Amino acid sequence: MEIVILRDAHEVGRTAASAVAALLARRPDAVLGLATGSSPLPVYDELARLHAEDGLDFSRASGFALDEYVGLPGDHPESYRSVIRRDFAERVNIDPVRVHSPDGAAADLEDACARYEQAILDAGGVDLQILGIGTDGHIGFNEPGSSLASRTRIKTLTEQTRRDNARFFSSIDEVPHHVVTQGVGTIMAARHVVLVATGAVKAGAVHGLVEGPVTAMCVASVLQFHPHATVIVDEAAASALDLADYYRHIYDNKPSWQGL
Ligand SMILES: N[C@@H]1[C@@H](O)[C@H](O)[C@@H](COP(=O)(O)O)O[C@@H]1O
Repeated sequence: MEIVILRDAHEVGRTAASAVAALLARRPDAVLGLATGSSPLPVYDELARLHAEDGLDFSRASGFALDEYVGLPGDHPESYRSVIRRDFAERVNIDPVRVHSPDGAAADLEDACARYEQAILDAGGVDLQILGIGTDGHIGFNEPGSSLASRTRIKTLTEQTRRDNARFFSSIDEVPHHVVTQGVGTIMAARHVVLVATGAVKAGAVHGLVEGPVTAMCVASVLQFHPHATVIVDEAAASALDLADYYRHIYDNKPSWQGL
C-alpha cells in the first residue's frame, strides 16, 4: 500500500487524476470504478480540466459506479446514478451508455446485484477503482461487519452514515436505509485501487485503514491485502498516522520512472 500525503484536497485530486490519465494513455478502453461523495470531486474536477484543456480522451473508456441507494428513482437528483452523471460523466466525453450503476429501483434487487457483478466481469473487470472512505471506515457502502469476501448485494446503512449523508437531502428522514453496493471482494478485484480522503473528519478512518489491524470493523483496512492500493490524503486526513514522516520520506524519494 502506498501512502501519499499532500497539502490539500486540490493536490489530492490532481494526483489521483494523474493516475487515471496515465492509465488512459496506456489503455484508452480502460474500465474505471467510480465513487460518489465529496472526496472524489476534486478528482473529477481535474479530469474535466484535463479533458477540456489537454484533450484527455474518455471516448473508449467505461465506468462502473460503486453503489446506489435503494428506492430512489434513477432520475432522483441524489441517486448515485445522477451524481455520477453530474459530477463526472457529463463533464468528459465518456459514452453515457458505458457508464453503469447498480439498479437500486429494481423489483428484484438480488437479481440486479447478480447482473451488476456479471456486467463488471463482462467488461473485463475494473482497471482503476476510485474510492472514498466513510467516517466509520466503509468503502462503497460496505459498513462495519461486512464480509470481506462479499460481492454486490443489499446493505443497511448505519445511522452514522445516514447522518453523514443527510447533507445531500433536505432532511435525514429522506436518506434511504438500504443500498446496493459492490462488495468488498468486488472492490478488491479491481487491478488498482486509488483511495482519496481529505479533512480531519477522516483522520481516524485513515489511521484504521493504513495502520490498524485488518478487520471488518474498519472495512477499508482490507486494502492492506490489495496488491496495488494507493491512498492519497491531505495533511488533515493524515493527522492520526503514526508513520506519516516515513510515508512522506518514501514518496519524496520515489524514483521518477515509477508511477502511482
Ligand atoms: N457510499 C459513499 C462512499 O463511497 C463515500 O466514500 C462516503 C464518503 O463520502 P465523502 O467523500 O462525501 O465523505 O460516502 C458514501 O457513503
